[in-house]
Amino acid sequence: MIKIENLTKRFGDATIFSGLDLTISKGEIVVVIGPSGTGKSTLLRCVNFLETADEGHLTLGDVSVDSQQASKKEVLALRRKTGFVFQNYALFAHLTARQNIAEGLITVKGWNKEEAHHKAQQILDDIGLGDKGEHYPAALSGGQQQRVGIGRAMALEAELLLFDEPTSALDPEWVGEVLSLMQKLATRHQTMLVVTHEMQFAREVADRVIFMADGGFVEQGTPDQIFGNPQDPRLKKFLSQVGIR
Ligand SMILES: Nc1ncnc2c1ncn2[C@@H]1O[C@H](COP(=O)(O)OP(=O)(O)OP(=O)(O)O)[C@@H](O)[C@H]1O
Repeated sequence: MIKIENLTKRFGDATIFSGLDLTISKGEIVVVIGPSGTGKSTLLRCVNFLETADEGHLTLGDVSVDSQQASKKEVLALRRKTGFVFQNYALFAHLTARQNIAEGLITVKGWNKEEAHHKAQQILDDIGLGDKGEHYPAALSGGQQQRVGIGRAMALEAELLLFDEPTSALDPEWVGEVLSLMQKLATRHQTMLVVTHEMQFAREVADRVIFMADGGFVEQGTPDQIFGNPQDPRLKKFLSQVGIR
């Protein structure tokens, strides 16, 4: 179980969000939608301490930390339980696809190189890139690079996968393959917190959709509730802007 309590983040004088509470059950797929600049990416970044929240408490399994008081050891323990998939893939350009996936197992989990590469090859097979292990990122398409980015997060077998707009940097032709892989993870009951502008994904794959705006969670519910029967005028406006209602 993942529990986020009273999460608040400011940049200088600007409060990006405040008092966010979110509990995610094991295997649940939560998708956060909302207008640009409302702090969706910042929320994910605060959950695995790429940013430090100004207030808040995070519980992930047996790790429970205050944002402001977390020790380095606690932050590392929490990171081991969260895999992060970045918008721009964030692969190491000087490492092959297999090395990119193996790297986290070596540095985060302390595996030896042989074990890590064996596991990385299994992951490559699983994500349909079994023959691309020796390729450097520059020799892979955007969709393949992002699948490696997801494979890297999968390798850690984290309790929670965080996806920060995983398809927004992709050419449209590659979006489908990345969403299919995410869908596959969802069918395996991988717990996921996803920020995306892909409304179809939210509609078809999410267990719960959260609409974030004006520094808070304005409305949340099943995809049917959020897309079929929105209540808040800001959500209605947003849906019409993205062409849904
Ligand atoms: N490191 C930073 N320093 C100062 N301001 C920041 C920083 N990172 C983000 N912001 C600001 O915080 C706000 C929220 O940004 P964030 O990227 O989290 O929004 P978002 O909802 O994910 O937007 P989008 O959908 O466009 O990606 C924005 O106004 C952004 O400019």
